Amino acid sequence: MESFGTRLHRAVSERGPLCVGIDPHPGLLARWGLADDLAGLERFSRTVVEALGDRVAVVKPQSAFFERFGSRGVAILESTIRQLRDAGSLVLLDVKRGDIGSTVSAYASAYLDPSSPLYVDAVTASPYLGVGSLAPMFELAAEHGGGVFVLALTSNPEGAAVQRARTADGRTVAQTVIDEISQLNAGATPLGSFGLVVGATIGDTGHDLSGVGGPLLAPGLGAQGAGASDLRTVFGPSLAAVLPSYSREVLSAGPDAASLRAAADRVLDECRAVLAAR
Ligand SMILES: O=c1ccn([C@@H]2O[C@H](COP(=O)(O)O)[C@@H](O)[C@H]2O)c(=O)[nH]1
Repeated sequence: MESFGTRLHRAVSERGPLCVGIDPHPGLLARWGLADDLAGLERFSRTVVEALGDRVAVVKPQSAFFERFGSRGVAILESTIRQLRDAGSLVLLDVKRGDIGSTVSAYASAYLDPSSPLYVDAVTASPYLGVGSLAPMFELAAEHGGGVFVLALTSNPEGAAVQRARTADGRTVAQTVIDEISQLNAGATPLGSFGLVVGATIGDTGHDLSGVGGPLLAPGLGAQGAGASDLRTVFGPSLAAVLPSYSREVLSAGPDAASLRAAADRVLDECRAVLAAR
């Protein structure tokens, strides 16, 4: 299996730098005229897959919105993942897992082992039990061509208190995460398989992202207030590695498939204009 970094690089070259989230918020289900139940969840997810799965580079289901319906919601997540794969987009499951290493092994099996029903191309992971505790995910991802996006500087205002705290050597906690992920990507071409999550809302990061060598997922665009032009301020010389991510901004254009596609095309054009001008 080719590495995730190679597959992501190709998907972005062919389809453009865009990740769209599937976040079936109760309010969005209502706005789409759907009930806040399993049938509504299934219809919402299928509509997004049919509208965008064959044109967007990466689709990012938000696991929480499926988990809130229990096992039958997770079954819909499984079928959504299969449908996305069949449609040709890469699937990034936003599940933000993290634990002691022996438990991370089980999470790695759940999401990054091709024999698992929840197998995806990449997952999000939390490094706040120590980046080293995520090693089983990194190992299984490397073995099976998967990817891991590790939270570094998140889009929510509460994140800064933890992420910008100073460690004993004077670096911020986030910079230690950035540095460890950079090491994992060393020598990978055209792109490493280990990414970081850096919110588009945070302004000048004050952090050195230049050596990451992997993708930089940028949530916070649209509903959280950031616009494509903010990517320049946040990422500066690292813009080439940015994968802009939108959920509500695109999803609120539904349920009409043409309107969803138009919304995705619009934000992609806006991001391309910024990323191309780097
Ligand atoms: O720092 C982060 C990390 C992850 N997210 C997730 O992205 C989407 C954002 O949804 P919008 O509707 O575009 O605001 C959501 O699933 C978050 O859990 C993030 O926002 N910030």
